[in-house]
Amino acid sequence: MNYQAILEEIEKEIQALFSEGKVADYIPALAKVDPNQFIMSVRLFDGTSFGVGDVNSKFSIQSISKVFTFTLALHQYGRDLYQRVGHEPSGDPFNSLVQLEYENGIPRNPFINAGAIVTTDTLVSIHKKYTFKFILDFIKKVANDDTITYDKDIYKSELENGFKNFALINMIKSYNNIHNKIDTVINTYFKQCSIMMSTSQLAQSMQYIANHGVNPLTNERLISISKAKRTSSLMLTCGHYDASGDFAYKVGLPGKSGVGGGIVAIVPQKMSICVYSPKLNAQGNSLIGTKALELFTSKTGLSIF
Ligand SMILES: NC(=O)CC[C@H](N)C(=O)O
Repeated sequence: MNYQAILEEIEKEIQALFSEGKVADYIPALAKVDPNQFIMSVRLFDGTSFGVGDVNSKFSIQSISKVFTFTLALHQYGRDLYQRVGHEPSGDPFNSLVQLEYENGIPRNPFINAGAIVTTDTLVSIHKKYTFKFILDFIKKVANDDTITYDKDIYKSELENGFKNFALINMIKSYNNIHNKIDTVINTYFKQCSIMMSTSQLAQSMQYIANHGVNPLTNERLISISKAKRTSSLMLTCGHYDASGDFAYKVGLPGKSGVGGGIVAIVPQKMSICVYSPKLNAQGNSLIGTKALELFTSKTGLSIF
């Protein structure tokens, strides 16, 4: 299949959508990006990659980081992790507080903010003040790139404006489901969200999930087959918050979005994909990114269904 030609076709077809959607501005530093961008990368297991737009241009990965922290926590804790965070879709916005109260501080899944904050807390219990370094080192390894780092301005902006996240962590702490100091956990969470990566780096970093837990570049096993399956399943059912059903319906692939405008997706046992376009739909997922992935699976027939 001529993936490059398909990406170029998609790039033309999405142009009409540039007037739609809105860049995230509740984190002011995120609103500084050029809204009319479109970048897409596809990477096969033999390292061949295809792309349109500036595939090396970096953006804030935001909630895509939750895939990495979930991998690390699941690897450490196995199914005990589910005593602290569930694996059901929430059907609520990514930063919603409502379920937490009537579900006793146990977030529905690790891909909404509440669940990701608990996941990060489980890592802080083990790695203490080195937790962010531990997360970043893992990302560098799976992306095969030592230069990856976080953006201090975005981190500061989240710290100064992340009122919902502070509300979430305090609420969860009141149910004793945060075991470490609020500041340590929230600082780590905001830093992981502020990590900057390109579509090319993110596509590489998802290869281990697409390839049953083994990074095909190095042949290193990072998680078991079963845990790679669970990560993919959660990406399919929870990766786009209250639009997860819509994403599965339209795209038909496990995927994870971030409010920075990136979406990663995998075609199990075949390839990984990353798309970036910062204007978001009402549920906080890249509007053009979702459309581009829908076009990709329609044109290639490569969905999991
Ligand atoms: N959906 C997202 O990407 C949200 C992440 C963002 N850092 C927040 O906590 O609000």
